[in-house]
Amino acid sequence: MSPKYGFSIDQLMELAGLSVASAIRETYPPETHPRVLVIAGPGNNGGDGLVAARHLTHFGYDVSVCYPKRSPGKALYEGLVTQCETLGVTFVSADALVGGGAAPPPPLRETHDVAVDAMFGFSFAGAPRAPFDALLALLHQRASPPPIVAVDIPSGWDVDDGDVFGDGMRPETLVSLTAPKIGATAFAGAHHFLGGRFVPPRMKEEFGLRAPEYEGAKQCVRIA
Ligand SMILES: NC(=O)C1=CN([C@@H]2O[C@H](COP(=O)(O)OP(=O)(O)OC[C@H]3O[C@@H](n4cnc5c(N)ncnc54)[C@H](O)[C@@H]3O)[C@@H](O)[C@H]2O)[C@@H](O)CC1
Ligand SMILES: [K+]
Repeated sequence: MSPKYGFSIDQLMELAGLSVASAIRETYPPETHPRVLVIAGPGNNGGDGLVAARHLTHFGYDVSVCYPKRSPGKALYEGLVTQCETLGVTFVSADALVGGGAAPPPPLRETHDVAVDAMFGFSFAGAPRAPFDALLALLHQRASPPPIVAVDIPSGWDVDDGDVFGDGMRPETLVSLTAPKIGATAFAGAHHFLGGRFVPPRMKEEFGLRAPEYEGAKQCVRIA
C-alpha cells in the first residue's frame, strides 16, 4: 500500500491472506465445512486467495484452487502456486467447475462447503471477461452456491458504487482489508470482518482510518 511505511506487497498479501483464512476458521470450522474452494483472479486479490489457500490447508481444510489466469514470470505468484502445490492443494480448471465437457459438473454446494471469492478487488473495471463471467455466475445466488467468503470486496462490485448491476453475488461473509471500501456499505451478509493487521498508528492518522482494535493475537476483527 505504501512504501513510505516500509511494507512490501508480499508482506501485505501474506497478512491479507492470513486474515481471510482466520475469518474462515472462526466462521466455518473444518469440522463442519471441510471442503473449501478458492477462486483466484489474475491480480493481487487472487494472490490473497492463494495465501489464504495455504493457511487454510495448515488449519486442516481440504482446499481446492481455481486459478485460471496466471501471471507467468511473476515470482510472487509463481512462488505462491508452488507453495500450494507442495502442500497438496488441488488445482482445478474453470471448465471443471462450470462445465466445459460433455457431462455437466455437480452443483458446487455438493462438492464444496465454502467458496472463497478472490477474483477481483479494488481494481476491477467493466464487464467481467471470460472465464470469470462464468465463474461469477457459478457463485450467483440463483445457482444456490455454498456460503461465499468475499476477499476485500465482492467480485463484480464497484469499489465505490458497490453492486452497480444490482444482480451480483450475495456473499455470506466479507473480509475487508485494511479498511472497508465505500462500495462495501451495500454488503448485507451475516459476517463482516476487517483483516490485514498491519496499520501503524501514524498511518491511521494520515488516512483518517477509524478501525476497531484487534483482540490479542487475532488476525481479523468482526465489524458486523
Ligand atoms: N493494501 C493493499 O493495497 C493491499 C491489497 N491487496 C489486494 O489487492 C487487491 C487489488 O489488487 P490489484 O490492484 O492487483 O487488482 P485486482 O486483484 O482487483 O484485479 C486486477 C486484475 O483483474 C483484471 N481485471 C480487471 N477488471 C476485469 C474484468 N472486468 N474482467 C476480467 N479481468 C479484469 C485486471 O486485468 C488485473 O489483472 C485488493 O482488493 C486486495 O485484495 C493485498 O494483496 C495486499 C494489500
Ligand atoms: K473479491
